[in-house]
Amino acid sequence: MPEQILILDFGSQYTQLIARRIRELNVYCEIHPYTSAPDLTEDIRGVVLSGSPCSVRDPEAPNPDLSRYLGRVPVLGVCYGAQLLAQQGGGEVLPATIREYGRARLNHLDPASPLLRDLTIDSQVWMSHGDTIKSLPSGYNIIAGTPEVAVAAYHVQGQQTYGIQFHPEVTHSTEGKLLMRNFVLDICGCAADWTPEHFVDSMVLALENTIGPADQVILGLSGGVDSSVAALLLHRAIGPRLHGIFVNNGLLRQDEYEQVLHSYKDLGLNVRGVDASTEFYAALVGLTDPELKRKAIGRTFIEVFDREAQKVDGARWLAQGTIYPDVIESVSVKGPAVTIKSHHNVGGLPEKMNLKIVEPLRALFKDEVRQVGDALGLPHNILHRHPFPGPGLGIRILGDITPQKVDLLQRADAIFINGLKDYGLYDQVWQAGVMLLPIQSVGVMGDERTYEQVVALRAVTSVDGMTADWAHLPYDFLADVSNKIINQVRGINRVVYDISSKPPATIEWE
Ligand SMILES: Nc1ncnc2c1ncn2[C@@H]1O[C@H](COP(=O)(O)OP(=O)(O)OP(=O)(O)O)[C@@H](O)[C@H]1O
Ligand SMILES: O=c1[nH]c(=O)c2[nH+]cn([C@@H]3O[C@H](COP(=O)(O)O)[C@@H](O)[C@H]3O)c2[nH]1
Ligand SMILES: NC(=O)CC[C@H](N)C(=O)O
Ligand SMILES: [Mg+2]
Repeated sequence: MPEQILILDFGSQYTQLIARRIRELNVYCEIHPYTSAPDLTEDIRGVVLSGSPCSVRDPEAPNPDLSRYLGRVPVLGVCYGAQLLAQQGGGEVLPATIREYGRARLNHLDPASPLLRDLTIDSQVWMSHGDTIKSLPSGYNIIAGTPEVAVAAYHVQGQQTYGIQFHPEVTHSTEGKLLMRNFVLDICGCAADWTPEHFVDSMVLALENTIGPADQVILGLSGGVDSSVAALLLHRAIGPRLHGIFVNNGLLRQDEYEQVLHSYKDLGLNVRGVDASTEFYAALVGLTDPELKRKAIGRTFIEVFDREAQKVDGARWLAQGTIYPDVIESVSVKGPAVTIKSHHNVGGLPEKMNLKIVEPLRALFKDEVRQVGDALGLPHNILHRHPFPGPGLGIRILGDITPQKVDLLQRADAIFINGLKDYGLYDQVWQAGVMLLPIQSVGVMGDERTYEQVVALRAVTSVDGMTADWAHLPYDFLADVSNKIINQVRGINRVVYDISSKPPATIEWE
């Protein structure tokens, strides 16, 4: 067990950011909902209490017993966390006369406080609260204030317990990182040794110990970052006893099936390619509804995968590329997020096949997965590949799917993606692709009337795909791509560029 900081989540929109800030210090941390707060174990070096949309004045608000932590390990309450500690200790929390959202400046700082070491007077901090701590219990001493908020930070005498009203985890708190560093490294005494290399060594060891010496492991490979990194870790631990399966669903990009298989073989992975295109096309005949298409693709995927997996003798485990945001989403205070689009994965297989699940990336954020992939020698083209949806081109062909339409879209898509690479724009956009629209438009080519398909180019900037803006690509580039598509792809006579942000649009059109 690596040393870690425990984050108790009270439902703040910033809880994940607290984790990000701590991980950036090379310290491992975990988020747990306050409703299932774990007992103190030796590896827990400190606890952070998150903010919350609730008010501590509400009798229904989260109010867990924190005595198992207080005075035993350092505790940092952030916003709601600070208000909660103050109230539980007998202090008073009241609605603020003015609600405070946005920037504030610390005009009073206790220079002797280890939490505030090296912070500067007038430091900008980010506030987001409607309640305020009116009076502190005895033994709770103010260590920072702003012109509006007398109790911007406090320390509990005789303990390493702190409360802060502002949010050090957001980048707008300019010295927030420093404060987190003071807490995590100095006050909690963490070693800052949780690096990608460290992760690889300890995970490989853990996998060796978990997976029996004769056990075979199956892993669906998608060519994406997560499953590829999971494969490399498992390969280090168990070599050829890892059986990768890469399914061609007939909805991949042009030449992708061959290229990805080739990269995997170069990496020494034991991977089997399964071309099931015709099976997928058959399952999709006549389907036009996006969710029905997704379901048909998901179902066929499971059938194919199941069949192939049965061929592996002695299979005991199904490996998955689950990453930390997937885990948080399913256990968060707010519960599993509502389904906007049903994402396909290999879920549902384990019960059916009686396999145990192994998820080596469960604890990592996406950028950490990339760092681990880098440490394991994953080639740049996989490591920095744009995300690509599991149902692939199936949700980029609006309406029903035929092999002819796939071919048309693959050719237009290749021109766009290769263009982005040639112009040095590929790494500047988060995701890009082409949508084949279910309409025809009139054109004129060589004095002749055409009546052909329209495609829309989509390129977005984003951090995590949750929100996105359309990429402001240069006009010259767009002109070049448009020309090439119309001239080279027979059947397309019009190209448009999608300038919608998410929300309210989504990245994919279906
Ligand atoms: N063509 C495929 N062949 C085999 N397995 C696949 C394929 N596509 C997806 N999978 C499996 O289903 C999982 C979910 O796919 P999806 O693309 O939704 O995941 P992801 O989170 O984007 O992960 P990745 O980065 O590995 O693509 C993958 O991690 C992989 O195990
Ligand atoms: O594996 C997947 N199965 C799906 O059904 C699916 N739908 C959308 N996406 C990808 O998710 C991100 C956000 O997409 P949207 O803005 O369209 O919801 C983008 O990266 C999309 O490509 C999917 N991935
Ligand atoms: N960001 C927070 O934690 C806010 C706490 C509480 N809901 C308030 O408004 O004061
Ligand atoms: Mg993927």
